[in-house]
Amino acid sequence: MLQVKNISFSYKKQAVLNNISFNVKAGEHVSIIGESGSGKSTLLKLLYGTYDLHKGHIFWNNSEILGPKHNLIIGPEFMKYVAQEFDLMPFITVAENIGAFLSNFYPEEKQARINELLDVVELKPFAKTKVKELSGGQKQRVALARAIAKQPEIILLDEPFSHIDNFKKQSLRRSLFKYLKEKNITCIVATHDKDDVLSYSDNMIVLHDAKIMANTTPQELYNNPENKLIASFFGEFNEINSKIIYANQLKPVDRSDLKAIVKQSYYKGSFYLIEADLNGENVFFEHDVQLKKGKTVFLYQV
Ligand SMILES: Nc1ncnc2c1ncn2[C@@H]1O[C@H](COP(=O)(O)OP(=O)(O)OP(=O)(O)O)[C@@H](O)[C@H]1O
Repeated sequence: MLQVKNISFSYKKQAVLNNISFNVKAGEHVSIIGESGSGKSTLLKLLYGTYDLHKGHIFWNNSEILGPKHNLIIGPEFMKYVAQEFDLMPFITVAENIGAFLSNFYPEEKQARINELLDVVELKPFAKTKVKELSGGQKQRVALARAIAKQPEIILLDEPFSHIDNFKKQSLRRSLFKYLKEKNITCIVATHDKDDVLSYSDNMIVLHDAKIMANTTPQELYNNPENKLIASFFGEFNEINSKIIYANQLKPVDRSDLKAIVKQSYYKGSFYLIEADLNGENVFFEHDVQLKKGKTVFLYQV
């Protein structure tokens, strides 16, 4: 189990994290979300022992994770961290990068393991390509494969799919998170993307104002968003009579107390997002067809 106990940290005067505590059980997947600058990357770096804590303690089972004052080499053996800037060896191949830290003692096993990892990150066709010739997204996939190569007990991922295109992202996400769950690898992901969270995380931690604003399941946070910051992570929403209502929960009906005038329709593939004026405020709802500007609609929360 990972135990984070009352940790505080700042780069300068202002606290980035102030007295934060949480636990993650072995094999659990946790997402860290929050606005840009809320301290997600800093938290991952502290979990990895990159900096010395100003206050508090971090434990993985019985080992305390300590910063550079106490360790010559940053990062414990049982933990891997994939940063936003991945640090690969450009002049050797993808397969060599992935296998760089694997033992050469059993060459056949090593090759089989490299092949398995190439499958997880869908890079088989690039096995023999030099890393310097890869795109940003391909490099990110090599970094992910290298991080899981020696099967860590816990992995920290900072925006793991940020460089990966939409064609690949969905299948890579499924493949990587499935692999980590199967191997019971604890996973902590800092992300801006709800698709990294909803289907894969056991818990979500929301960072705000140097504190943990929420720490619960994605279902609980989605169904009962306590505030606008949390709702905005999941998509377009409205605040009507002090209640948060997602755009997909609002439908036009024949008559209701919520009379709005259509301003704009945005094509979203399987639906249109309609922007309308409700008593001088913008309101958003989803609809299956485009609506004309100026049309009167009556809205109802489903
Ligand atoms: N090396 C550093 N030196 C000084 N300040 C830093 C350093 N790294 C981050 N900060 C500051 O600490 C705060 C938290 O940054 P951090 O990168 O942890 O946020 P984040 O939530 O990961 O942001 P993003 O979502 O944009 O990646 C920010 O105000 C940032 O400017």
